[in-house]
Amino acid sequence: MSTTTHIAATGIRKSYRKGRIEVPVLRGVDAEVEHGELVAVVGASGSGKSTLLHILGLLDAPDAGRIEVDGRRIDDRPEKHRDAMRNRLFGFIFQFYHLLPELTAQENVMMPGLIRHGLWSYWKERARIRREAGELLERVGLGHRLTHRPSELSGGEMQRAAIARALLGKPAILLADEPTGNLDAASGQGVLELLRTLNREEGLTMMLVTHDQQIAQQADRVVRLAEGRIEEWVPALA
Ligand SMILES: Nc1ncnc2c1ncn2[C@@H]1O[C@H](COP(=O)(O)OP(=O)(O)OP(=O)(O)O)[C@@H](O)[C@H]1O
Repeated sequence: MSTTTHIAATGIRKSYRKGRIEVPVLRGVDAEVEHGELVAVVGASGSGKSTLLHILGLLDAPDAGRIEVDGRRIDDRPEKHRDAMRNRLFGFIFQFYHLLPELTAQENVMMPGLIRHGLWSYWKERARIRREAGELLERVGLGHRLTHRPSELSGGEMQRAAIARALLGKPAILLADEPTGNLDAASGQGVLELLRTLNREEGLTMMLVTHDQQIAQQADRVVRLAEGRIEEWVPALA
């Protein structure tokens, strides 16, 4: 994995407009993730967990505050740079997998290669990218499902394929929004164990949003969002 060590959000503020009313969601949030850490973000529905994750991953811009990676501010770069940094630094995992239904598992995992490289160099690199995608699917336990389409996979398998996709190109940080939220308890625990193994064995840095206390208890550190601010603690099980 990349040698990036530390991501920090400082003084993050974000409001959304509902008609004429401005609704503050984040009211000055400081959050950081150390290299190799697994941090869980919890909080009531609507407390701003996804908003914070999206801001950290440069998918959304804060109204105020800054995002730094290894002490260097990244949120104020021109859009093109931000896009390139997002694609290089972050792997994203979503609750509903967001796999393309017409592509096989392996082709889905190759997709970030197309986004990162652009069509021309993707075309030149595609044999290497295909190999990497196959290895990653093997790594998440789907070596026997390379040519299956999403409709031919279980929920847990789809999320494993989405994890493999997030790992393509060795991102520095994995950002996961309710990665177990659409799965039954056993498949959810299986996905969490896979993430934990990647975190422990490969030092992959991770921040994951979850509703599930059982999942949050297994993180190194928990960040709770309430009323636009955060509190933090280390769970007993970590
Ligand atoms: N694009 C948007 N436009 C307007 N309001 C939004 C937008 N995105 C989020 N919000 C509002 O911001 C608040 C926080 O949303 P967010 O999705 O970050 O919460 P959450 O804690 O992840 O919720 P959940 O656990 O239900 O997914 C909510 O009240 C939501 O309605």
